[in-house]
Amino acid sequence: MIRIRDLAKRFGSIHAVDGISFAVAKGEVLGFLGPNGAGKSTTMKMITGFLQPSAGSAEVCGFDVERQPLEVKRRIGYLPEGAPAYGDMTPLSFLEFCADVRRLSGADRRAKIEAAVEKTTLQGVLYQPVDTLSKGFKRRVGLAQALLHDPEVLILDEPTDGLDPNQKHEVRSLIHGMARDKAIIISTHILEEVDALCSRAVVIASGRIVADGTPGQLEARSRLHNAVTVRLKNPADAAALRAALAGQPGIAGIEENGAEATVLPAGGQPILAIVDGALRDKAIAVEEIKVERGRLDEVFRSVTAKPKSNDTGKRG
Ligand SMILES: Nc1ncnc2c1ncn2[C@@H]1O[C@H](COP(=O)(O)OP(=O)(O)OP(=O)(O)O)[C@@H](O)[C@H]1O
Repeated sequence: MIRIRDLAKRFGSIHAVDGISFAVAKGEVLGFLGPNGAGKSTTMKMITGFLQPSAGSAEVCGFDVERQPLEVKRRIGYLPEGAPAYGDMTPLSFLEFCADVRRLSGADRRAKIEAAVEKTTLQGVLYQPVDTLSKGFKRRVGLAQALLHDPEVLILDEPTDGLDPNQKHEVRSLIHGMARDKAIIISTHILEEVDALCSRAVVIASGRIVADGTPGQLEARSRLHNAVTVRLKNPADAAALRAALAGQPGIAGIEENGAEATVLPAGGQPILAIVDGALRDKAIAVEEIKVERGRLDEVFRSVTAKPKSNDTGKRG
């Protein structure tokens, strides 16, 4: 439903987006990740037709964003970053304005406004000027306008930014509930959101894709994937565990932190049996033992780390 090919955007000498390609199918929630300034918002603006690409193309439901902009806009809901609403309007008058722009009328118009209000829980603030709303409510007004026409494609730029933990949970449930019939891209800095919500994640840095996979595939790239963390009854036993594992094939090392020891695998291979064997062999008492899945934050840091030369990642 969304396909972008070699998409690029230059602002003067800045390569904000530097030739990226991916596709998002119906039923997928794509998490779009990257450090500040990586090019996420610029990419989303090009997919929604708000910015013209310097090169490459974007297609939504088979329509080209540059050549068939109206067909694309009919099928797309877009939540830009910040608070995208007119401050002196109330949420209701703003949604009515958006419904007019979308040429909704009659009973369908009323039903769609009601549904958007209900989904984003705006009932309590419908008649209050947007400028006077809290950041979380402003965000929900933006979300309501993106959902208003029940589009097939949703592009949401940091949809949970500024929301409290309960509201974050509500918005994630809302997105999750809509995911089956839509193609959704969300940009986020919150890695737990990727785990909670996304079927796939694309990570960009300096305008280029540096990782693309399911959350599980990305976690498998972590140096902690398949590591075994052991909480010892007696922290002094860490030395015996280290000695028992030293030089064993499959073991890359051991990191100690108080009563916890994390045994790292060589090449990401499962090592639970080796660690368990060593613990039994040395009769080391254990309070807890767990196999690590890997950590997205660590993978994110490693794939987006800037080279230590004076290359800033922006090429003129
Ligand atoms: N209109 C513009 N004119 C000049 N430079 C711009 C413009 N818009 C974005 N940029 C630059 O393009 C790069 C990418 O910005 P973009 O906002 O897409 O990043 P981002 O990944 O969305 O960042 P954040 O996570 O902080 O929102 C940055 O270096 C930014 O300063």
